[in-house]
Amino acid sequence: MRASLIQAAVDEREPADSRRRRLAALVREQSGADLVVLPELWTTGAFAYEEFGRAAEPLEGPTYEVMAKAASDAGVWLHAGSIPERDPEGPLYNTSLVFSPSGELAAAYRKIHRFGFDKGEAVLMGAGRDLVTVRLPETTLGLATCYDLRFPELFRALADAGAETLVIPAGWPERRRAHWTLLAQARAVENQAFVLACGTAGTHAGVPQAGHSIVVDPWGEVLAEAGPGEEVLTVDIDPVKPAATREQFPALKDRVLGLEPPRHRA
Ligand SMILES: NC(=O)CCC(=O)C(=O)O
Repeated sequence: MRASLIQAAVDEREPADSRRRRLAALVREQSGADLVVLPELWTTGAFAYEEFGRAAEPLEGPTYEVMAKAASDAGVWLHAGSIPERDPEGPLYNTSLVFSPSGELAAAYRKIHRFGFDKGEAVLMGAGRDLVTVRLPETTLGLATCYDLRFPELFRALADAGAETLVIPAGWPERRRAHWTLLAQARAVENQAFVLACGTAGTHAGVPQAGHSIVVDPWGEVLAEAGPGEEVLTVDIDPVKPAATREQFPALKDRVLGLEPPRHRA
């Protein structure tokens, strides 16, 4: 199974519409891949908080239209990264879109863990509540977004729901690049799953981005890693590997759940 991660440069000098066209053309160039992945909030930049309200779009808005067509033109499964979604009946959400090779919407995932503590995304956007998996012919995807990477219980729940390939679009900053690489490997090892983590390049809202998109196999080996700039990272993965790893080294079967809370002596 061939996966291509498009580590797009996101820079506020490029208008969103021209970035949409440019990235749709890059998606079309990946014809022959099985799965193409774009990063988080690439129309604005993940740290361009002031843009979220202005740039928010309905689920079936301009990004949806352009990317549904790009998926069907290329004949690929397309994880189109995430958009600032305007829900007519609720807050904004950081929502990922996945299209089938015929351009149908296969899944939408609203980011569960919002970044920023008491500012930024954490106050500007609502939190998703739903786990999302997507069945492809070769593998089952489990969806998560950027800051979600820090929350292992989400990934374990996705693995329990059948995910064997964890797909994580991100806008991760250079300042915490070491965490990105370490956490991507940890999520792969502990869940015995592939991790496809696609970040952005460039600087947006004054925050230099890490780039270094990464593909990790279920044994924790880094199969491919991008550099800091815009790049398409293409890798062939063997979709039977998660099941084989789980069978040969069945650590997931040794989980002990429902532990007693600590008893404190008076
Ligand atoms: N967009 C994000 O979720 C940023 C996450 C981040 O910077 C971190 O976890 O560190």
